[in-house]
Amino acid sequence: MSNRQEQPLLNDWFQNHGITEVECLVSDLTGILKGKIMPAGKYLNGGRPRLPDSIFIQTVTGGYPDDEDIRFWNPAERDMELVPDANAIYLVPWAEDPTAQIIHDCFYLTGEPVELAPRYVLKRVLELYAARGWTPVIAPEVEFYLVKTNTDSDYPLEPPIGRTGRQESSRQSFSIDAVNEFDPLFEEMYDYCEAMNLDLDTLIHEEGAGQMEVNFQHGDPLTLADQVVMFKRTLRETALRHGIYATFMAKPMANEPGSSMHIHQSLLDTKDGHNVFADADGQPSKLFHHFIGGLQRYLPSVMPLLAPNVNSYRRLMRTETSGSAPINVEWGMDNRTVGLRVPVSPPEATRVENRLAGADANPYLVMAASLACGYLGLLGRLEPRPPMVGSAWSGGNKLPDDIGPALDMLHDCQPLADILGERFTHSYLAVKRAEHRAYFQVISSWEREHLLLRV
Ligand SMILES: NC(=O)CC[C@H](N)C(=O)O
Repeated sequence: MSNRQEQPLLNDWFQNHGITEVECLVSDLTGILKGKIMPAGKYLNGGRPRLPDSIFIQTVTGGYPDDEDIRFWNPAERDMELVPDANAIYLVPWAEDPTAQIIHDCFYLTGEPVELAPRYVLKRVLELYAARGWTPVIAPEVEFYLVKTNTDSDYPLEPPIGRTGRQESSRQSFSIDAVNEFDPLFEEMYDYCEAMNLDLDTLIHEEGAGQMEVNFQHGDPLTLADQVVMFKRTLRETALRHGIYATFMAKPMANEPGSSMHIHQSLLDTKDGHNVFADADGQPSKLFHHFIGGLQRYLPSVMPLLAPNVNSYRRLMRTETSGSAPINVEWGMDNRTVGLRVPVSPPEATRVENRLAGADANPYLVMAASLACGYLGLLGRLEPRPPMVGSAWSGGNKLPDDIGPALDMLHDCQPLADILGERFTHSYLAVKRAEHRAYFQVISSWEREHLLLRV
């Protein structure tokens, strides 16, 4: 998996774009890009930056889990070398000097890949499919909110302006005028995305006030996970330039719907490229049903990757404002009340849309997790339950309703740890448990309001 042979490609690309600086990037557990900046000349001469592998065991609060095994694995933060993927090179469109941003894979100095890296976890899963002659195809959709900037830590978030509405009272779901009000921001976002070759398809105003959704063209999972990570960075950057925040929190406001990262999944025969989810007569195939059977059986156990934060589970709770966020892993034809929707499509586009992940999730891990569940279904020839017709809001097999029970379920699922990697799964659980403990130490205003003088 070393990418050394790609050096000539890098040389050409740098020359064509007159690159003087390089941002060497790696996605951490949350999907945020970490890295180092380097002069282009040094980089082209084979200079490879190093980072400590502790970037993969840091919690969102900046701490590290207190875990014996992790300390044993990381006696003094092992150094990793960053190796570029020539398919993951982008311009930094907002930089003054011509700058490249390149996504890297991480290797220890002994040459083994770093199992803790989310991009590596997805590569592992894709290799399992490749070994059986299958090529997964993914199309992600990402929702987000635009909100007024505000630096208070305990504040109500508000949509920035005008016709998008001010929460509940006057939402403008799907309004084209409300999107157009953000024209300067979206024009710039599209210009940036074009300069970076990100395959954006459509942009739509979603259900919430100031909530938008971007759809990507379908394609190879690794490329699309790279693109989603890049898109999030680009949008956050663009919004700040226009004086507002773009947030991918799963449920930023209690009285507005949450934000999701839906992924459409199909499976091609690597040799002839036909979609193995449909039979010759155009009907959904046995493999399609086994894939869904795997999603139904294993998705509840892999929820910490699809819903990685305490906040993620607030989106998946059925309330008056939860919109069409799913609460179960039932499946159905063109049914938006289930976790697994099968859109109406021609046979060659037969696919299942996994609607469980929040926009706050790491796209590498969402794709790895969902494809791992489907793979277990294909291997075990699992049969799905009958499809849901009509509303699934009050029924179906429940998902874990909080990060605590979700982590316990992942801990107890050995088949998933085997696929995602023992070391990755162990440290991911430790990081998430440490975050949960940190959250639990905060006494909320709700507690003071309802308990201070009443107990
Ligand atoms: N486009 C939609 O179906 C809305 C999805 C919803 N916002 C969710 O969180 O799942």
